[in-house]
Amino acid sequence: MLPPSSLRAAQRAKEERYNKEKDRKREKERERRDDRKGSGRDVDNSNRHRDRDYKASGVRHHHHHDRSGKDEKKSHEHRHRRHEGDSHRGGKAERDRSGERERKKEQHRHHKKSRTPSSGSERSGRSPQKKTRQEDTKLFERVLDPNFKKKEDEVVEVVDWDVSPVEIRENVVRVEDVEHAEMFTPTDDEHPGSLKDDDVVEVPDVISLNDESDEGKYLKSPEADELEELTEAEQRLHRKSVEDGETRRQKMLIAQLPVFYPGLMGCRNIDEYECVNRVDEGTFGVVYRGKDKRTDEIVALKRLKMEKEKEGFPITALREINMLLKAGNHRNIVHVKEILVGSNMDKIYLAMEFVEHDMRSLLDTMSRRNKRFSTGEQKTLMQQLLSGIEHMHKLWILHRDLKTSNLLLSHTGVLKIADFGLAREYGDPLKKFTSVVVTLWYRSPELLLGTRLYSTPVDMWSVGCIMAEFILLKPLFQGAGELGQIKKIFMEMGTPTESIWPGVTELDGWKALTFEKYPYNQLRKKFLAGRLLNDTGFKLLNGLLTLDPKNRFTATQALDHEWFSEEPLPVPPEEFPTFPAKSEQNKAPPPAAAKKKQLENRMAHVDPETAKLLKQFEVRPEQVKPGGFSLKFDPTRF
Ligand SMILES: Nc1ncnc2c1ncn2[C@@H]1O[C@H](COP(=O)(O)OP(=O)(O)OP(=O)(O)O)[C@@H](O)[C@H]1O
Repeated sequence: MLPPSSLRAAQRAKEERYNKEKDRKREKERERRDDRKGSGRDVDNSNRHRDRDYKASGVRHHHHHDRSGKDEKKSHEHRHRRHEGDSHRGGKAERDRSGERERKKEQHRHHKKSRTPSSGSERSGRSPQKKTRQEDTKLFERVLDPNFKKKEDEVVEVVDWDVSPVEIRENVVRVEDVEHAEMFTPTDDEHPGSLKDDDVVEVPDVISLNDESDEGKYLKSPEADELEELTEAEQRLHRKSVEDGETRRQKMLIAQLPVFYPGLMGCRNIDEYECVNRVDEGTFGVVYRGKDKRTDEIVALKRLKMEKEKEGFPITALREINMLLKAGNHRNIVHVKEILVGSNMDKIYLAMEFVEHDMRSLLDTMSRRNKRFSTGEQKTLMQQLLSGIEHMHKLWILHRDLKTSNLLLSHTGVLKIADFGLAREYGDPLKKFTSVVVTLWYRSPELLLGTRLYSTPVDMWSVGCIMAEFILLKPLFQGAGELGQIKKIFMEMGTPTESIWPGVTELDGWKALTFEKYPYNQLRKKFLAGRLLNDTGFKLLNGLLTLDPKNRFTATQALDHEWFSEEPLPVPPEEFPTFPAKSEQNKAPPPAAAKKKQLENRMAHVDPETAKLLKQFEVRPEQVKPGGFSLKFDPTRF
């Protein structure tokens, strides 16, 4: 081991070599700049800044070669990117730590009122924070200033040279922007809670470049030599005022941003919501009632099931989001407010407008209390349902899971179609889809007979079933299993023939089975021989429950039906009675034993044939619902 004196000598020699190398590089740099074409006062000026920065940060100039302006810009960008990359690779953590140490030292020195000259490492220690500030500022500039692109280039230049906050402020922050920002000032009504007393900031006076007050003195951008002439304390004050001004300005900009800027901020985190209670759990997700912590707005939060998330984002979730976003801009379709990610980024939530009732629960309650919707109310419900469906079909969207538990009713009598978990876009010509869609009791005969080329009539059949349910308060065709279901339909509506439904004999299901010949249409009996539904209403119901899909009513035809224009007329939604909403009460998940029992009950509905089908389609028992089953797609199969 070398004696300490030799170690010190070696260290000194190393430092000298380092200093010489530094001088040599600085000299080379100066020569290069002198050689530079068109070098004038401005260039000298900027060189002076750069020299100073070099002194301060001791980094990066040695990468700089003589280039044309274009190449040089590329080189700037390249270095800028590389620098960012470094910070991601662990350099940042190190710099943060050194920055923290330096800040502590600085606080200590400040306390003792010492006049020690500022060190380069102090600046480089603050650099990551400074960059974050610049990036934030860029973000806000992008929001507030349509000419941002031009300024962005300036910012990149500045970042690259790691200059003092004074210059950064000059390039990034402009007083005019404050005026620009005012255009976004929300009123208290628009964003209750977004502007809190603590956040009220007064900015323009403080950051005015023309401010001649003592504080303003430190906000101006002194020349490099002027800055060097300032005492350490003055320099510190100068930096602090600039930073404070910047912080206040940032706060003001944040306060003036609209609550949510989806395009800029991406998905918010579920932590932004408080869970009020659990509403329900379906096949495709759990639904909670949540409160936006910023605005206190109540929403429905549906956590999408992410069973196959290891293989990427599940296609079922993607479809649901996609279809809802496409169709959701209609009064009778539930509106998706935003998409949220879970705390660990492993869950996806849909934040939707909260609608107080689901129709299935409501009909159950009414049935228990011996209540019914009046004919006028039935018409209003049907009009709203048809109007939402007409909108969807015009957008080439098939819902494929219409049923009363997927229809919501607001306190103000507005019906909303929900649950787009099975929705698909269809086209012309039709593509083949799976026939195993739509919860069994609402599934159309063509699907039950195995057609794979289907379209909007599958939804219209479900609408027919729903219309009957609005009147009867219970599902119309409650078959057990697919075979049981189709038999039930034929029993009520009559067994079709080629003349009633051309092409029926070509369907796989028809070929495979033999059906008893039931006489035509026994449906009327179910409606107490017309006491619950008059002839006109019956014509509409028959139009919707037409066996041949080609002859089934479309949503537009149904909306034009005379049932809606004859007395009693549809009642305005706001005149609907109000009901206590089940969804506002906490619905705990069923305990394990109860759940098992529930599953057993469900399986009891399933005949051997259906059980075989379930196996074939890889359906788990818990996906079997009362009233048949609804299937979760296996995206690899369809
Ligand atoms: N926007 C909403 N507001 C209030 N409650 C809602 C909302 N959306 C859904 N719900 C409640 O959650 C239940 C399940 O929601 P949804 O149908 O979307 O889930 P799902 O998993 O697709 O169910 P399933 O496939 O079994 O029909 C609904 O029946 C309703 O009670």
